[in-house]
Amino acid sequence: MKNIPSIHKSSSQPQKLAALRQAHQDWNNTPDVLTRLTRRLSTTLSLEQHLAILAEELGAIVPFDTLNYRHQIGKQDFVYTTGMGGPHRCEYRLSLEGVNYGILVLHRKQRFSEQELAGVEMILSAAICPIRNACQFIAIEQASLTDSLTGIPNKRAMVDALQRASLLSERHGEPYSLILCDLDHFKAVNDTHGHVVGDHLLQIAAAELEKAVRTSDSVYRFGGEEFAILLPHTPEQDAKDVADRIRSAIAGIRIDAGEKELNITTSCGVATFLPKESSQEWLARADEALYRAKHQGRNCTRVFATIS
Ligand SMILES: Nc1nc2c(ncn2[C@@H]2O[C@H](COP(=O)(O)OP(=O)(O)OP(=O)(O)O)[C@@H](O)[C@H]2O)c(=O)[nH]1
Repeated sequence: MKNIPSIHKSSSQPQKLAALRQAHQDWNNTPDVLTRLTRRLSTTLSLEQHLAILAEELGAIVPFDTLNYRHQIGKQDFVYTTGMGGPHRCEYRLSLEGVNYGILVLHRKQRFSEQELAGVEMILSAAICPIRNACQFIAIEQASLTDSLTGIPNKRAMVDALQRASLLSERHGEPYSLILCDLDHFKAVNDTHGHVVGDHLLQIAAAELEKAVRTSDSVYRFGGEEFAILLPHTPEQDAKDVADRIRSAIAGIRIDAGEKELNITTSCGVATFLPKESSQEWLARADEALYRAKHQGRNCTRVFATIS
């Protein structure tokens, strides 16, 4: 068994505790800008809040008219701006251990002095680690909402979006439609050509779906060979037309798989949101429509009609 060293009580412990209490009080009430800045930044992982805190603390020392921050995080172009510009500017590339975490630009009417620039750099050097953490948090959040094979949003992202869409549809009375689309006999593709070809086909299908819909529509990988398309401001008949367009786009895919070209069809189920129903009920209706499409011959679209 391992020997665990015992903690010796010593007479200095009350003094250490008193010193700790004092340090904690100082830490809480410190007028020191760097301690206050890092303490405030440590309370959140939101990059937006980091920049708001940074702007406030920085502006109290080096006044500026505009703070502009920009960073590409995965597919997201993150932009944060306060204020209304000015002819003089200083620009900083925020990087840590060779990795870039965005570009920060300050503008104002008066020229920045050398001392002020040195002050800005001191403050930025204290903020860079928390900013790195906030950027990484966004990247991790993005990854958790993205399907790693196809690069499109995954089921978790879809469930969130569906919930938001049902609230918006309810509030504004706008029609929102959902298409579930499932590739036909996909197991046979894997069995005949192998999983690598199956994966390739899924990637091409995802890209074709994104091309077939409007930029305001969203495509999700819902499961193995199943995709979901959320169509804002789209009534039932228009959604059915989109589903048929999607089926044509998928049917047009050609993959060179050795002796002969591989092609595939898809079945689609459509449901338009009904007032008062939950997002799960909406999804279940689209699923039921897809089930009918599968069981009525595949390569077709079925609508769970809102009017009986
Ligand atoms: N290559 C590949 N195959 C997958 C992936 N996810 C699921 N699959 C396969 O997709 C197939 C789905 O098979 P089924 O559910 O029987 O459906 P199907 O063969 O398309 O038949 P129907 O949907 O009834 O037309 C299974 O063989 C899964 O292994 C994936 O990420 N890559």
